[in-house]
Amino acid sequence: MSPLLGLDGLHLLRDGRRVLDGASLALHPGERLAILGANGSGKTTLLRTLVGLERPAAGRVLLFGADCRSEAQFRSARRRMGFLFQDSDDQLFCPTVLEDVAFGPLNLGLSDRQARATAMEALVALGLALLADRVTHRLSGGEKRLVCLAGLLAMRPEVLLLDEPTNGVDAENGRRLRAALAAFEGAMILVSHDEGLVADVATRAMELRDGRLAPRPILSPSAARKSEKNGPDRQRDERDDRHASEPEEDEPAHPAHQ
Ligand SMILES: Nc1ncnc2c1ncn2[C@@H]1O[C@H](COP(=O)(O)OP(=O)(O)OP(=O)(O)O)[C@@H](O)[C@H]1O
Repeated sequence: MSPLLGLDGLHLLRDGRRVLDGASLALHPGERLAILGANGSGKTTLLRTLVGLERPAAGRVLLFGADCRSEAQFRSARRRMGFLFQDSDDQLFCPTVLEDVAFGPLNLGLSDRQARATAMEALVALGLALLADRVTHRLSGGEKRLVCLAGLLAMRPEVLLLDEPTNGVDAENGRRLRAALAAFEGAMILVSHDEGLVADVATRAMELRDGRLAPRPILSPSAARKSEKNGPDRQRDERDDRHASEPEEDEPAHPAHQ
């Protein structure tokens, strides 16, 4: 099966430092790929490169079968992807929640009425109907995260790219977010330090280290909960205990339909 999205041998320099140094991945239909890695390892940069917000020095970005190089190519592929930014304030810009969530559907050509109905549906699905008339910039950090996700889901993307979706989200909103991700039928790339979320949602995981991606095991939900209580060293031990054998090396992106 051809991958939906692929990165093939990406190199990207920042201030002379190699942030990406041959990173490759392939995301297939239905997959939920988690990307983990230390702070500053380049996870956000990788997602931004996938949507054309960063241009690599070398390597290829393959989106829905097209080798994307020009802004026009990225723009048309972006309509099929929902990118949750790490900072919600970069994403929210309309005065009220309903207007913000309706903005994407309006942009896709729906009438004002249809767009508002679609937005309300997305808010209801996330348990956020009561926020519809609230002023976006006065929401809490966790509420903003969920509203941003509602805005993406309202556009019915084929792929979600999520950058730290549970940052600042409390337990109740975390449950809503997990339920929404579980109900999402498309593929996703999930960048997260949240082992519990990765255990609940991901079907496969990779670690970004030294600019490259390598396969990495996923903890069982119970081991993830235990590890979160015990810190990173214990997490490493739990991983090693649970997975005697490592998964296969990820295949490089296939340059489909060129
Ligand atoms: N706009 C920028 N200008 C210069 N350097 C940047 C910029 N954005 C990120 N960087 C640097 O690029 C490197 C990769 O950053 P990136 O945000 O992709 O890492 P990350 O893995 O997402 O980190 P975190 O887990 O902390 O979110 C870091 O060294 C960071 O300081």
